[in-house]
Amino acid sequence: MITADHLTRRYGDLTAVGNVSFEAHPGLVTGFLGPNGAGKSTTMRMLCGLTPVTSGIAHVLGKPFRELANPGRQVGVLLDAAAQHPGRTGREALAVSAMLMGLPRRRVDDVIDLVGLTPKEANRRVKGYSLGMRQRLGIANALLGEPEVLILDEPANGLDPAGIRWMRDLLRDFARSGGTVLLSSHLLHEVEKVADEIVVIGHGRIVAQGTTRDLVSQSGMDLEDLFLQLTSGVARDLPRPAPAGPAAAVPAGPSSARPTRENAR
Ligand SMILES: Nc1ncnc2c1ncn2[C@@H]1O[C@H](COP(=O)(O)OP(=O)(O)OP(=O)(O)O)[C@@H](O)[C@H]1O
Repeated sequence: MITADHLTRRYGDLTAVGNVSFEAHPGLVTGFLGPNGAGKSTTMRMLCGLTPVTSGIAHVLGKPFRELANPGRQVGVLLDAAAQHPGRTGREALAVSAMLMGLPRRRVDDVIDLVGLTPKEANRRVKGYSLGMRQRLGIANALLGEPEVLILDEPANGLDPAGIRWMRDLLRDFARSGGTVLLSSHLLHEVEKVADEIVVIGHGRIVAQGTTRDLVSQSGMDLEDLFLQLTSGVARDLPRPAPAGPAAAVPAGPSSARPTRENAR
């Protein structure tokens, strides 16, 4: 379970994230959608305790991330696949993480196999990896500690179609076995295929949330049209879906969808 409770992050006059509240539940994949600069990464970094909040509270498994006893064993995080030690091999990077988490070395081989890196690729230095290989390594690192929760920022970036399908199956299986997945993306069709629930952020504010099915059926639009309307700040006549499921489908109300002076950039 992940809870964002009125999260706000300001940088000077800029409200990167304003009053953002949502939940991601066990057994579900929650897609976190928004255009460039909407505040997805900042929100995810606040959830993981990497960016201090200006106000609000973020809980993962009922606690602030930094208070988790062994975070790597509880929460798998992939925030920036490009930011991995270039001089280590993939296998070495995973071995260091495994050691820090107190995991047996064989778990490294397990996750290398799981994410589809060949032994030869795993023994190459990360600086020679493609973005897709870095994503697979990042996912391997996130899965290493057999966590209950996954927080993944744009994990499908750089993956080829087979890789995207692999990722979708992996996330679905993870959720089906009771895990919680929060997945940010701007690959709308991909999110529509994998996410049970969707939270849409625009200009640092939540502009819609609910089950994927309800958001699409109640708006009468496909996800792409809905997304563009919500995040362009011109959503005026959208229906207000009734609460459904654990995360109520909220308005994406006209005023919340419009940039305010506080959050306009
Ligand atoms: N450290 C920082 N200092 C100042 N502004 C920042 C900082 N980090 C993020 N921002 C600003 O906050 C806003 C939200 O950025 P964020 O990276 O969270 O968006 P995003 O939705 O993840 O975008 P993208 O899809 O392009 O990665 C942007 O305007 C960004 O420039």
